[in-house]
Amino acid sequence: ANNAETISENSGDVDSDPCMLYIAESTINNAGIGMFAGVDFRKNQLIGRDNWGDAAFSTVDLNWHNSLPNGQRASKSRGDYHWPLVNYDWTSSGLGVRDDAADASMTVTGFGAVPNCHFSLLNVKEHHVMYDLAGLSRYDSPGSGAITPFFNRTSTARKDIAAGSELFVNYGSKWFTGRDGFDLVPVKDSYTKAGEFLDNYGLLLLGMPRDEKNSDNDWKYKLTESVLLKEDARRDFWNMIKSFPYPSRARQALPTSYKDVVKAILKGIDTVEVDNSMRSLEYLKQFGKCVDNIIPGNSTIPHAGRGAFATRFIPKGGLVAPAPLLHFADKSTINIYNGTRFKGKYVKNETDVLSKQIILNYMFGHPNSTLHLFPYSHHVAYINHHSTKFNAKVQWAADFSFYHREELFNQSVEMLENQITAGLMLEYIAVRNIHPGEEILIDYGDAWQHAWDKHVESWTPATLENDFNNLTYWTKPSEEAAKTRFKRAEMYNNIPIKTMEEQKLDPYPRNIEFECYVNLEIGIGPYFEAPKTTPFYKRDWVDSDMVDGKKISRKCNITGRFDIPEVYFDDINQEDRDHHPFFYTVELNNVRKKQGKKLIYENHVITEVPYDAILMFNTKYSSDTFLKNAFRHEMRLPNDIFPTAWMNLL
Ligand SMILES: C[S@@+](CC[C@H](N)C(=O)[O-])C[C@H]1O[C@@H](n2cnc3c(N)ncnc32)[C@H](O)[C@@H]1O
Repeated sequence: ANNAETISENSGDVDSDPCMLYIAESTINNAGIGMFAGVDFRKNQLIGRDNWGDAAFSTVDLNWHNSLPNGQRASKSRGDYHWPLVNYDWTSSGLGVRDDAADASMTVTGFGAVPNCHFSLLNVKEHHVMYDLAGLSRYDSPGSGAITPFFNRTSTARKDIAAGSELFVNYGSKWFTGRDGFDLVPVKDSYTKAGEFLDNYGLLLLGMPRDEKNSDNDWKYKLTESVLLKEDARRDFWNMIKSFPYPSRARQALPTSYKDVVKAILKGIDTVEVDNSMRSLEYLKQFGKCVDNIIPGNSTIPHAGRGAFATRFIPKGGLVAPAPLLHFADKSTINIYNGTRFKGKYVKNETDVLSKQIILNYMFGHPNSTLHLFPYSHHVAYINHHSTKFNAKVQWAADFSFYHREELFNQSVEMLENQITAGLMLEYIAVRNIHPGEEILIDYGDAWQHAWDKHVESWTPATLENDFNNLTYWTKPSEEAAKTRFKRAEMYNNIPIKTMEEQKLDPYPRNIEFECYVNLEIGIGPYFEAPKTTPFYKRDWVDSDMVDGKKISRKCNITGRFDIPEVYFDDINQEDRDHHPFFYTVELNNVRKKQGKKLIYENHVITEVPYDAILMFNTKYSSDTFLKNAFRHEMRLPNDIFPTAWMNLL
């Protein structure tokens, strides 16, 4: 290393290899932590390193597993039970995956959980997650089903982002309008209204006609002094508008200070907000925490799946990664219960716990407490265990008191349950010098090691006869797929899909289902009368119709496969053709449609269907995380840092 370089105390970065991402206090008031760019990012550039993105977790049938004692299904959004991730939920379809249970929701770490949302400043675009088992097969690995298969959710810049900018992702307006306590958060529409208001108000306050905004002429000199309010009257007037006692989202979108309102009138609200959402690199270095010291990769530890690796030299005692936490007071919320049929209903059997939600394996706990802590920042979820060769440990965060509230150490678990927002933070710290490329390992504790050893000893592989194969076996995402952004992993697989005819001789495992993106609307006129027999349509493929802005896929059968005809060579690039040189014919039978109040059915044959319009899925409840013998155990938070006030199981 260059001796002239200084290692910044708080972040581990060096001048020639600056930290790309920080967490620090958000520039939005009372919004807790935010994420900040440590370097410039160009539009469409990956935010972070050219590597796998964030890990994600599917949580299944939570409302059912937390049914009320009378058998009534509970609701997490209504608050029937306390689920700390309720404000961190993503829908599976938004992440490009299909629900693997009747009722599933997804949690995404890093960009899916840390950045705030600010509708006039959205600068980060998030992409789909990928599904891959990291080579842990149910036929030979005791680690199968013990790790989340959802990973590599990447994020790119929506526009050029300058170093120091706070990063904002889109939660969707519904996130704010559908929740109590967010009545004042401006949504997209609020900024349009606020902008219109400022156009009119600008004229009144500054005497400046709307269309001369942004002109180079100095507006001041266009005013006739006698027409205008005096400077301090203008200020008072603005303060009056801002303190008007009836809150609204649009008014909240207006700048706070008089100085900013003048700037907003002249240059637009966005400019004011962008300026106010920057922090200096000196500030970030001093008060922020670098989240770019680790990246995910395949673990060096057998059966562990993926792991986290150092991107740069981290000196002994230096920060590996910060880990803001969500606290789960009642660990029974993550139980997965068996059920029985009772009076036509499927009810949970309170005494028969089959398994736990997969997210348990990513939480910290303590044997004397029901409290569990889930670290939700970038890539810390990927950190694996070694009882002797660990090179890092966790400790409570230092110098982050605006977020990490040590007074919570004195609260009981019951009190913590009522603290809805996150407010605790751990740090992973190097216990020796760590070199670039080394896997980061911590000690999950004796209880974990013991449970794992017992699990390995008693684990038996699934057998082919009694079991289905696994989806990833059939879709084999290539090396290339892992590196490719914005495309499903399966796209780069060139195994031909078997037709129905071929499947008769050589069937797919019974847990595999096909869906197709096809358009069934184009080219069909309305029926004047519901047809007596099922109408049949045959046409060439057109990409899926959209429902609520999303492509929809429908169940389909693959009936034919043929080489991509030459006429398409201009549309499909050589590389994609080399990977998968086939087109398909698919059939959709008894597609249900509504005609007025009547239900009608249609049959469709679609030809020239490209490979990427065909999706292969595991049927619900058949992926590895549902295996009965999948390992579940929390990581242990060390005794010496676990507050005694939290020990409610002593
Ligand atoms: C916090 S996660 C670590 C990231 C995980 N390896 C992944 O791919 O997502 C904890 C889980 O990783 C696996 N794991 C971690 N350390 C391990 C080890 N030393 N041996 C086997 N499995 C390990 C276990 O499945 C454990 O429940």
